[in-house]
Parts: sequence; structure tokens; C-alpha cells
Amino acid sequence: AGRLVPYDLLYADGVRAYFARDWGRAAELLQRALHSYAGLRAARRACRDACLREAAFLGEPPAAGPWEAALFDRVLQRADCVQHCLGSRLGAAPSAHRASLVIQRDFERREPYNYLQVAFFQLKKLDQAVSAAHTFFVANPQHLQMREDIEKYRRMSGVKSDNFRDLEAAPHWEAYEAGMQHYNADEYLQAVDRLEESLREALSALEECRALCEGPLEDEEVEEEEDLQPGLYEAIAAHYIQVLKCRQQCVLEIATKPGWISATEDFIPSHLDLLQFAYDQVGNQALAAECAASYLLFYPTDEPVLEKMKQYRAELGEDTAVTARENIRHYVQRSLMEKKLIYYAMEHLGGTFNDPDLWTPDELIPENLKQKYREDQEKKKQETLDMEERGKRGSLPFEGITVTMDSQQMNGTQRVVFDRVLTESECKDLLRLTKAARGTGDGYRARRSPHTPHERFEGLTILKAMQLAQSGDVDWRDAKLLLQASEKSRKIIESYFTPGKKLHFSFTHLVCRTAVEEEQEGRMDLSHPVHADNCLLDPEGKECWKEPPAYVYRDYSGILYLNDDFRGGSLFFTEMDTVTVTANVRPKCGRLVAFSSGKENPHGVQAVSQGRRCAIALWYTHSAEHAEQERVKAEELMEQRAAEENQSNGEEYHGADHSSRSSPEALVPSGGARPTSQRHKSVSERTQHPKELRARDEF
Ligand SMILES: O=C(O)CCC(=O)C(=O)O
Ligand SMILES: [Fe+3]
Repeated sequence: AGRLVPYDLLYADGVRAYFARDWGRAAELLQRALHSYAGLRAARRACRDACLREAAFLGEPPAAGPWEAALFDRVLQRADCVQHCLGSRLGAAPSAHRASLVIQRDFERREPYNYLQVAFFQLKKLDQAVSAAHTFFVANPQHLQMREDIEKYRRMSGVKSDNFRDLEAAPHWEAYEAGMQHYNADEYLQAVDRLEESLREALSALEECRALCEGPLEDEEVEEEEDLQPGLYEAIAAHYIQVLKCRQQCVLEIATKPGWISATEDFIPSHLDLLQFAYDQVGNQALAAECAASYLLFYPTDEPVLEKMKQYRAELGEDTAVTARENIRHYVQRSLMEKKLIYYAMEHLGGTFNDPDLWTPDELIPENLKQKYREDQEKKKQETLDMEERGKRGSLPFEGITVTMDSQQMNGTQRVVFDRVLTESECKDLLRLTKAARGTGDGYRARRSPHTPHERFEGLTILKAMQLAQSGDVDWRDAKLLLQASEKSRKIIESYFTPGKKLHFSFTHLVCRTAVEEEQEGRMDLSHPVHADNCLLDPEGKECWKEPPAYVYRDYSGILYLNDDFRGGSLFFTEMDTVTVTANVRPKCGRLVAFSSGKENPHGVQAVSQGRRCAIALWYTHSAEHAEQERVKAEELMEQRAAEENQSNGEEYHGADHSSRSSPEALVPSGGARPTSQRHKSVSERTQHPKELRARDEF
């Protein structure tokens, strides 16, 4: 095999070319980076398999003679094998292919496709731009800018719908979804085919993931001092336990659909359960029995499947042997062995382990760990109780705010309207912000509303507001007010709905909807069609799919209104059928409506038929991981400014608390070698990535 250039180098060069607007070079380098990344993974997998055979830990342990020599003899052989194998496949020392954590994360999140789509777009290679955009979006459904771009691509003529392809699609997910569709449609013959394929592919993906676990030891805390380094056996144990835990987590990785946050529970065993049912339906009792027996390896006391087993045995006759699948038996045994070792380590050496499986037999978990687990659960329960108690007594964190309507008055659950969150003059200042921003022409141009041709739609994000303040286009105090108003709303909503449980910003923007003159006659549509904020309402109103492209991690929504001098534009809530209206909210300055973002709160906005309706739209999440990154940047700019002001007139600014957030920069190890230092720059450049995209007005 030829020499594989390390993917992090290619990536760093590609990103640099991107920011130099050298699109051709950027596209080429980024594609090569992706290719090299895939090649590296394939090499690791292949070498692991080859060396597993070549230097196998097989046979009986030595009856007599030193155990240690026998074991380490194999360890040395395996190390030699792996070194050689990787060296010849990669054409370089394997260590050259170790990328920093930041870059590894970028690739896991498919970040290169984000750059690629822009580069392809600039090169007028639309088909490739679309598939890159789609590939990125599948794994990043929360990415607002990409969502907008995708919507634009969809509206463009000349873009074929089969270009919306996931270039990194995992074979097992494609098969699984097709299989489940057939299964749910009672098409069991096809279901069996696809689910078998899915199981096969999932197990194969699992092996690849496990192979990648055999990498270097990742120290949690870098211990610089030599005498803090562990001794031989401690070091081996620590590294081995790390590998075991990593391998155990692989099942979660393969069971998590790209773009989703949590894994499908019991992914492997549920395949076997589905298959046993489907085989039974198509009259293949022998295979049904085999799958049932395999399922029982995970859950040996599962009553319904034991029942089925009896039935299959009866149907097949006593002479037919029923055995579980060999590969599943192997999977279960191997997993149990790993769990035992991990639990032993936990009990005696400390550390933690999140067992990814629900089927782990109780007797495997050491008694004192179980005890500790129970205590933790108890503590958590108590905390929730305390929280609810506090919530009931809960008072709002600000004076003068009133609760105008609660859930009951709004005929629903988790809905509320507060008034007097802003004063008239604060509303005026914020409205001035939208006007001033409009004049600048950059990033804040009125566009057609994505929802209706009869309105224009303008959105201003927090970061944009700060940047405009920085460039002197808007007043700093107005921009600061936007930041403060949104934080105030956050506190109100947190204390009302989830006291004691932190709500993070997920996305914030100031939006105005303006009626387009002369286009209002006989208008039947809405300003914003009925929707739920964190799931996709199905048109028949029976379900709300909590899956991408919905912003699934959003937990609460808030809208803080700024004015009422327009016609139409009421917010309304409906039942799941999207037509039965249950509550109406007329916007006005200082009114904050808040509600949980799920299917219990479908809502829409009546047509704005005259004038301009402005509001700060706010979404919140409990998940720190999905906290709004733009905000960190915006607050930094604010603090910078405050510090400058402080110097000039001694005024004090109480900046926002950053401690709970991790900025992307924080992930960059200090003093890192080569690509790391470049990444440090491009990571912060990345916050400007959306602007970069915005500049493309060719859409
Ligand atoms: O502006 C409003 O009243 C509601 C807007 C909304 O529901 C949304 O943007 O998701
Ligand atoms: Fe909404």
C-alpha cells in the first residue's frame, strides 16, 4: 500500500486553504483528509484482525512454568505484529497518525463536510455540495445554518433529490430502518432479510469500533512528574481497563443513529427478538428457534421468549437440536468477561463504569457497588423531590413580573404567560436594535419568510448583535440589553418550570415578521405553520417524531414580545391535530410566553397582515452539550467591552458566568505540536463559519 498522509495534516491544510478562499485546493485537501481518515480506520481494523490470528491468546495456560513469560511472550508478539502491520499499511510510523482530541472530535462530528459543502458550492459543483451538506446535517441536525442551506438547496432547480445522500451512512442503520419499516408493515420476508443484514453489519461495525479502542493510553490528568507515574502492573492495569471500557462503549456507538443523542436500547438483543418473531411469521421455525435461543443468552429468564421456545420445540419435534448462534454466544461471553474484569477493577482499584447494557446479570455486579448505586439513586430521587417542593413554593426571581395565564387557563400542560418582563423603554431600545441592524446590510437583510411569501423575515442572533456593536453599527447598550433580556427570561423560565435544574440556552434570536404590502388580499396562510419545537408533527396528528431534523434536545421554548402595533400575528396553541385551537396569546411589549417544547405544545402564528411583529425567540435545553456556543463568544465580546469601559471610567460589569460552559478553545491542549496550534486558530475561526456562509448571496 502507498503512503497515507496523516489526516490531521491534510485537514489543517484544507481548512487553511478554505479560509484563504482557495476553494479548489480546500476541496481536494478535505476530501483527501476524509479518505485518509477512513484508510487509517480500515488499517487499524485489518491489523487487529490479522494480529489476532497471528499472535493469538489461545490454548490452555501453561500447566507448569511461568505464566508471566507465556503471557508476555504473546504480548510482545502481538505488539510486533501490530507495529509491522500498521507500518506497512500506512507507509509510516503509526505514531504519525495520532491526531489531537480536537481533530478526532471534528471528524467524529463530520466537521470536514461542513467546510466541503461551501467549497463545492463555490466551485459550482452543486451535486457534491448537496451531498456534503446532507452528510454533515445528518450528524448535526441542530445546526441552524446548515438547515437553512439545505432548505435553499431543496428549492434550487437543478438539484436532484438523490443528491441528498449521506456519504457516511452506516450500512447497519440503512438496513435496520428498512427492516423496521417492513416489519411494521407486516412484510416479514423482507424484514428478515434486512434485519439479518443489519445485525451482520452492526456486529461488523462493532468490531471496527473495538479495534480502534486499542490505541494509546489517554491520561485523564497529565502527570508531568516522573515519580507520579504508575509502576508496571498499575500501568498495564490502567491501560487495559481503559481499553475494556472503550470496547464496552462500542455497543452504544453503533446503536446511536447519527445525529441522535441516545442509543437505541438493547440494540443487539432486540434484533434477535424481532427476527425470531419474523421467522415464525414466515413459517421458518428452525431459524425462529435459533434466534429465540440466542436472545435467551441475554435474558435467560424472559418469560415470553421461553414460552415461544417451548412452542418451537414442540413444532420442530424433540429430535431437532436448537442451539443459539455461535457468533452471539461469543459476543455475550466476551462481553461478560470484560464486564467482570471492569467490575473487579472498580471494586478494588476505583474508577467508574457506565454499563451500556441492560442485560448485565445482577450477580455480576459486586454487592458494594450495587449498594452504592442504590444510594445514589436514592439521593437523586430526594433531590428531585426537593426540587419539586421548592418549585411549588417557587417564587419568580424578579419583582414586578406577573403570571397572566397558567397551563390550566391555556387548556394545556406546561404553558405560561408572564407580563412586565420588559419595560416600554426597554422594548423601544430593542426595537431600535432591529432597525439599526437592518441599515447595515450585513447578515441582517430582510428575506422572504421561510414560511410564507406574504411576509419578510429578519433574524438577528446574539453574536451578530455584538459584532454590530463592535463595528459601531448599533449601540452597545442595546446589544447588551438583548443579552440581558434573554438571560432574564431564562431565569424566569428555569425557576418556573424546572427549579434547581439548570436550563442552558440552545438558540436565541431576535425576529421580526413584516407584512409585505399589496400581498395581503385574500391571504389564507399562517405566519408560522403549526409545529412543535422539538419533534416533527406527523400530518395526521397522531405522533410527533422526536428525530432529526427536529431540534430534539430542546426542552423549553420562550418568546419575549416587543410590540403590538401590527395586525394579526397572534400565537396560538392547538391539539396534536394542528387545527383544534386551545389557547391564544396576543403579543405585546414585555409579554413572555413559555412552554415545554414537545408534542404537548403544538403552536403556530397567525398571519401578520399589516406592520411588523418583533420578538426574541428563545430555546432552552437541559443538555449542557447543546448549549449555545455563539453565546459564549457574544459574552466574551461583552466582557471585553466592559473591561475597556471599566478602564476608562471605573464602571463595574458583572459578566456572565462561564464556568458551566466549555468553549471549544478549552479543548485545545496547551502547547500542542503541529496541527494543534493551527487548530487553535481555526477553532475560533469556526465561530465565524456561519457568517462565511451568509456572505454567499448567490442563493
Ligand atoms: O413568534 C412566535 O410567537 C412563535 C414562533 C415559533 O413558534 C417558532 O419560531 O418556533
Ligand atoms: Fe415554535
